[in-house]
Formats: sequence, C-alpha cells, structure tokens
Amino acid sequence: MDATALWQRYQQWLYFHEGLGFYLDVSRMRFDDAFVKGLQPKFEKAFADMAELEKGAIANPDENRMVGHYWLRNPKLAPTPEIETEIVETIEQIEVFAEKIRTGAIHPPKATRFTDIISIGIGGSALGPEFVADALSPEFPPLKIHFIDNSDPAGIDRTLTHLRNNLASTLVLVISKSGGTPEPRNGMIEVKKAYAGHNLDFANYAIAITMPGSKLDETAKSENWLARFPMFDWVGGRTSEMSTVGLVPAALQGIDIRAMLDGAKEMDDATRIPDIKQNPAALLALSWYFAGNGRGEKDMVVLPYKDSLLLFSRYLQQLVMESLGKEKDLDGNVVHQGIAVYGNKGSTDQHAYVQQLREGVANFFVTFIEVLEDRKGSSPEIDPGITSGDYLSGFLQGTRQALYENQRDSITVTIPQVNPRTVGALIALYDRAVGFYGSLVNVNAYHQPGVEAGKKAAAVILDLQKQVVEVLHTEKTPLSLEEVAQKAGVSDQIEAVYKIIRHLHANGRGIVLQGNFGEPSSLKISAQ
Ligand SMILES: O=P(O)(O)OC[C@H]1O[C@](O)(CO)[C@@H](O)[C@@H]1O
Repeated sequence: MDATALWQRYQQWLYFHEGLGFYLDVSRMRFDDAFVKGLQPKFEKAFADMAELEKGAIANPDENRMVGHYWLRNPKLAPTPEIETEIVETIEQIEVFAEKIRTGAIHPPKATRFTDIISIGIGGSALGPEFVADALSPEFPPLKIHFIDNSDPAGIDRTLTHLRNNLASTLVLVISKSGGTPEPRNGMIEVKKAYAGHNLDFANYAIAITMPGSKLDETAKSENWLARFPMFDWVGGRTSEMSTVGLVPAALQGIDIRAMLDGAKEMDDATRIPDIKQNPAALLALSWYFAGNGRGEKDMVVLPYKDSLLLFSRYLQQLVMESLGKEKDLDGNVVHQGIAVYGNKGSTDQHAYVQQLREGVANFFVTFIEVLEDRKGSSPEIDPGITSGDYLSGFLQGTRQALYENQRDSITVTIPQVNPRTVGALIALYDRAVGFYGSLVNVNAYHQPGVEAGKKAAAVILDLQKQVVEVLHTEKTPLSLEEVAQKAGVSDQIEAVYKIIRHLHANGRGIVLQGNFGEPSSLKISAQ
C-alpha cells in the first residue's frame, strides 16, 4: 500500500475517545474487510457473552464463579444490592483509612507517621500494584512502597536491608486473594521475624488484603492486625487492580484512586458498545485474532515509549497469558490456546531486540504505546528546534514504519499523558480485550488450572526433602545418591534427591558431600 492509501486506511480505522483523549490505530494490521465480516458472528457471541458476564452469569464455569471486575468501577452494575453496597463501602473505607495513615492519625507505636510500605504478594497480588506504583506514584510519596513478590531469600533480605532503619515506621501489606499462596506466606513469616528481631509487634504494622475467612484473614483476625480489607471471591487475581488489592497500596501512596476508577469506568462504557469499529477492546481482540490466526501464532510485543509504563508489559503478560493460555476450550477440545506477551519499553528496546523484529523471524506483532505529553513543563532543545521528546516520538514513528515496510504488523495505542485516569483506562481496555478474545477462541479466560501442576509438584519436592533429611540423620555411614533414594522409598527419583541434597549442601544445612561434584553418582552423602 502506498502512503496515500495508508493514510486513508489510518483514517478509516482510527478510533478516538474524546473524554479520555485516547486513540487506537489498527491500520497497520493488514486485515481486510472480508476478514472483519467473517469474524462478525464470533463477535456477536463475544458481545453477548460479555453482557451476560456483567449481569452476573457464572462466567468461570470451572470454579463456579461470577466475574465481576467491571462492577468495581461501576458498582451500580453489580447484580445484587448487597454486592453494590459492599463495593461502595469498601472504597470509602480505603479512602478513610489511607487518609488517617497519611496524616498520622493512625501511626506506629514508636513513630509519629508511617513512612514506608512493604507490599507482600505475587502474581495478580503484585503485578498491578507494582505497575501502578511505577507509573503513578508521586516523586515524593507520603509512603514509599517496596515489594516482596517472591520466595527468594536474597530478595527478601535486599528489601529488609534497605528498610533496616525504618522498620519502626513501615507498614506491611500482605496481599493474597486465597490467603494460602506459599510465596506471600513465606514473605510474611520472614518479615514478621524481622520485626520481632527489632522488638516490634508485627500486628501493629500489618494489614491483610484477602478473602474473608481465608487462612491469612484468620491469622490477621486472631493476631489483631492493624487492618483487614476484603478481596471479593468474584474478582480474579489478574483483574484485581481496581479492588482492595490495587486500591489500598495506591491510596496509601497518595494516588488518586477515584480518578483511576473513573478512567476505567469510562473505558468500560466505551468497550461495552456492541460494534467492532466503535469499540477499542473489540478492535484489539480482532487484531490479535488476525495476527495469530486465532491460534496465538504470533507473539504480542508491547512497547510503551515512556519509562513510567515499563511494567505494563509485565502486567499484561499475566493478564493475557494466564487468561488465554489454555489446553482445552469450553467444549473440552484440546486447543493449546494463548498469546505470548513480552516487551519492556521504547526506545530502549530498539537497541536490544528490535533488530530481530525488523529482520528476523516474523513471529510477532507489536503494540506501541505512545504518550503525547513529553514531560510536565517545557523541554530544552537538544538540537536546534528539537527536544529529546521529539526524538522519542520520532523513534516510535520510525520503528513502526520500518517494521511495516518489512511486513511486520503493529497496533498503536495513544494516550495524552500518564495519569490515574489513563492508567485506569488502559487496564480496563485490556481486561475487556482479553475477555472478548477468550470468547472468540472459546476458552475460559477466568481460571488457571495449569498453575496448579507446578504448585503440586513443588509440594511433593518439599515432602521428599523431609524424607531425605530423615534418612541421612538415621544413617551412620555416608550413602550414595542411589542408596539415599532407595532408603527414602523413591528409587525412581534420584535426580530430585540429588538436587535437594546439592541445594542443602550449598546452603550449609548440615549435609556433607564427598566425591567428584561433576559426577553425581560418585558422591557420598552424610549428615553432620
Ligand atoms: O492472590 P493469591 O491468591 O495469593 O494468588 C496469587 C496468584 O496466584 C495465581 O493464582 C496463580 O499463579 C494467580 O492467578 C494469582 O494472581
């Protein structure tokens, strides 16, 4: 297509939302009208499915759950008055509590104000809060947030070491919908010990965000923690940024949560329109379907040209891949669906992997995210009449064009600036696009059965570790790996036994290894 035809196509497909100042350009996805027409029946179903979901249908049949994240930003849509009240009151509760913490009306026993937050959580209980903190937290927030989102002891140490002089004024958020996920539980126990080590009563600093009645909730209740906020059963982890999971940490940092909710609501209103061309989430889902033939054949590379949106691609990775990456469709057929997502930011990534995108294997499509406002205030000139923001904008246009010339498709999302409204709107846009795409390819986008396998296998390894240690403590003479496995009753699991022993040895856990470390079968193992 020549430049004139492309300009026509650009105008023909451009979506603009006036209230949000939001643009979506899908003109560089090379679908034609016949393709759009062919997908129309699937979209009719997707729009109908979405309407049912919003009315409270059991949209997650496997877990027998309603899917209600849209009600969080428009409580009037909730299917019962009880749910509506619950949402409204919880938001008010968050605002009142955050205000008291920020002003010092609620303060720690040994300080006049809380200064920091440690937020402990993983997956949907971390990625949204991390993204929003990075995107929206003020330069000098009333409380500075730090994250523990793993069971990595060195990572936990790093956070605690940074805060070693501030623990007495550090609030701890323990965020886990289920209240039983091992990683946040481990983090919580380690942080609790650190508080005890500083003679601080953890309960005065701790806040639980979890489903009422969960293990975490019970602990918080019985230990009389500073506060507890409910996470609702009908909100999935990866769509929970507008629930207590995201709103509590955001409000504590002084981020305008009402503006975030308003932006999301406005985008929800726009993405409820049952017309592909008038609906930006439908346009995204259509483009994804086109790119990967409805089978995820192409990866989604997300490139925000703005440092503060760096974590958006990481956030989307869970939202898209945990939602759409499914073995079976809703009829039980094996389909192995999904779309792989990766990306960091432009123009930085132009000096990393864009070489391959331009010339290498064509197994992707790009989503550029453009922010019109360069910075607050004016910019100095780098070259005559040219600012660094002009460069960034030029790099985006240039890369989009260079990719298109080589038959690499792209979508461009444009927002006026990064603020709570536009961030809320972006989150809502992708929530809905994923929901639509799930309907188009007929998968349950709201469960995550695949995650369980890894969790179960890890639990088996931890049980095996206990058996191995018991065997080694009972035996007086050094044993080979084979003998340890045999005595532990797991002769078929020598490799797992070896890895457990090697890890214990490396961490000074009372295991002695003799022999050639490059030849595991030569090793003799004993307990100290
Ligand atoms: O908030 P929870 O229950 O600790 O779960 C954390 C994450 O674990 C998962 O269940 C599986 O990875 C995610 O869906 C979820 O966001």
